[in-house]
Amino acid sequence: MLTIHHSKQLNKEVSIAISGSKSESNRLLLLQKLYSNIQLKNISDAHDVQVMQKALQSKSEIIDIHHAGTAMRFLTAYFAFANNKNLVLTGSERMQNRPIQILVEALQKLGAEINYTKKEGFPPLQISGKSNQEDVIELHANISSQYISALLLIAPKLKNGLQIKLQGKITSLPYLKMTLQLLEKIGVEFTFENNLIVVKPKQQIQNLQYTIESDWSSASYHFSIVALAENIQLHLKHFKNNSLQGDAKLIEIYKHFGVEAKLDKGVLSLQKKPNFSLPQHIEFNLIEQPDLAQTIAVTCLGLGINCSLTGLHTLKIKETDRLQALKNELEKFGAEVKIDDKRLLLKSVHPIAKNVQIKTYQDHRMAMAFAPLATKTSLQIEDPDVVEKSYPKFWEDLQSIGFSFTN
Ligand SMILES: O=C(O)C1=C[C@@H](OP(=O)(O)O)[C@@H](O)[C@H](O)C1
Ligand SMILES: C=C(OP(=O)(O)O)C(=O)O
Repeated sequence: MLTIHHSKQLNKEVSIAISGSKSESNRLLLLQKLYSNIQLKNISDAHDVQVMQKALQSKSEIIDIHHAGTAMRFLTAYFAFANNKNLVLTGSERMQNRPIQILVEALQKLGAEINYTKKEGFPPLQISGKSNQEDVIELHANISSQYISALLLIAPKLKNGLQIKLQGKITSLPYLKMTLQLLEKIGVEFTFENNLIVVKPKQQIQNLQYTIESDWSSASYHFSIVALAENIQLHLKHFKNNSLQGDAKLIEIYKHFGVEAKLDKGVLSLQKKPNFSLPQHIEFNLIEQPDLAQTIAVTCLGLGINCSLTGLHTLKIKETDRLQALKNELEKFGAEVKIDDKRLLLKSVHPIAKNVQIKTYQDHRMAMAFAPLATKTSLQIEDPDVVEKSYPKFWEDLQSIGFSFTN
């Protein structure tokens, strides 16, 4: 349990180096395994990326990827067509309840040999590496974009490349585009028109040195701090114009909360506009930025703004049922929250309750999203180590901003 004290006096100006994007890192590590002549800088220090790195080097017959959903999906595709590999890919109890059938069926259609060792449709998976027999598949795109990215990443190494017909509304589209943009950077040719993606095969690539941009989802907690604090300026290092990360939309979103963001020479500077008048109610469709839902809901609570967040149908199959977890914890502060399977309606309250104890449900984003409320009141976070999944230095960075804690 970590108590974060009510931190009224934060440092006025602080520079922070968040490490590389978890999503970019996991994609590029897989591409590096497939092509070897890729050199990476600013790789994420997230636990989810460390497990990906370890798994790609592992000679073991059982690989445990813990809570890392992206790694689970990408590695399933990788091992399916890694010849002579025979292994079980497993994960935490939660991972064993995060669906993977859509991806497994697509891989089986291509010729993979994958069996469920426990529950049909969920990890653990018994995978026997094979060569692919087919190269055309259809796939439901509205559950997780990670299934599509997993297939796209291995596509150029398949005999004839891959043709994917996407069915339904594509969810988390920027992550799919990120995958395609990274394939483009290594010289893979593809087309993406009318829900049909065609990737050409490519056996070798030219040497590539690539610096991974810092993680925008991690940056979201700093946007929230700036929105909630009295008067503070944060400088976040190693960000890029023309980001590949959909969560760069934060710049637009947080304008509504009076946060001004400037990106100059790789440094993202955040500051609050003086005398900004806040809206009473705000609406966002987060179908393209699912990982920002928790941050935004808590910012709204802290600012006393009512909000309606939509496009959230994927939240219940992430690290926890994030819609239910948000409702449970936001209501502890006195707010009223309504949820259905894709929406959250928050009726804020002022002042918010003191000394609330936040449950984290083994979800890093629950801990990090609620922490900025310490600008308003003291609160307690259960199991603070969950942040390791994506942002191990989170508490250290908060300390450098001036937050104080008791264990
Ligand atoms: O491809 C990726 O790197 C990710 C895709 C998103 O998942 P879904 O496509 O399942 O929404 C996102 O929530 C996750 O944190 C990372
Ligand atoms: C959903 C997330 O990760 P993953 O799906 O990779 O476990 C996340 O980081 O918020």
